[in-house]
Amino acid sequence: MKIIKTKIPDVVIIELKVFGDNRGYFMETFRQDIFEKNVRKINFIQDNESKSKRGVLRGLHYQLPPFAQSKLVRVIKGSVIDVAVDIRKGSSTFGKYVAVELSEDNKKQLFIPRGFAHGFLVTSDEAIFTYKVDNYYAPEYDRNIRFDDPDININWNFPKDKILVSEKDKNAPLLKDAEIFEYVDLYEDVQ
Ligand SMILES: Cc1cn([C@H]2C[C@H](O)[C@@H](COP(=O)(O)OP(=O)(O)O[C@H]3O[C@@H](C)C(=O)[C@@H](O)[C@H]3O)O2)c(=O)[nH]c1=O
Repeated sequence: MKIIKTKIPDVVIIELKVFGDNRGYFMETFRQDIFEKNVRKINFIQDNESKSKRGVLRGLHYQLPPFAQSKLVRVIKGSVIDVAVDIRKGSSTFGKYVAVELSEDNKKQLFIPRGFAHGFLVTSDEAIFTYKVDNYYAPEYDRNIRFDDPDININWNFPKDKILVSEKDKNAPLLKDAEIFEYVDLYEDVQ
């Protein structure tokens, strides 16, 4: 497992070690000890999976405290552009984003801390996306921000008229109007 820092220090890429042989391959996809030593103390409690067609964009999503979620995401089929946006008011990287291609071939994982909005766009015919989170789904704390917010200005590198989003995401507020995070310790409860 190799941990690679991005231009937003709290967001990291994890490259997995793949053991290939004549049967196929084996890889460890999460090790709490390595994660805690190299990234942060964490207690993942829910695993999620979604399947989407080419052009589907899910995002930008986040949950407010006390249900803010860290996410450890990867793609098991196909490819996506995955984006994490810093929405911690007062952060030196507020409004900035990291975009990474995650695919079944590169097997990269992205760690998105609490305090970030997250979204991904499917660039293959179909993609299966899987992730761990460290707080349960709490619909009343679930929030979204427009994927095409000009203040964030994400380069999705995909024709806009081919992007498919849910009704909810289509009607999401802009970052400037959204309810966001104070820049406090969002991990106070993690011992
Ligand atoms: C996220 C989630 C959804 N659901 C339900 C609610 C709804 O009926 C259905 C689909 O929900 P959504 O439209 O919110 O699913 P989706 O758009 O895939 O939402 C996800 O998007 C990515 C980008 C994230 O970062 C995730 O945290 C999550 O917000 O699944 C759960 O039961 N548990 C969950 O944890």
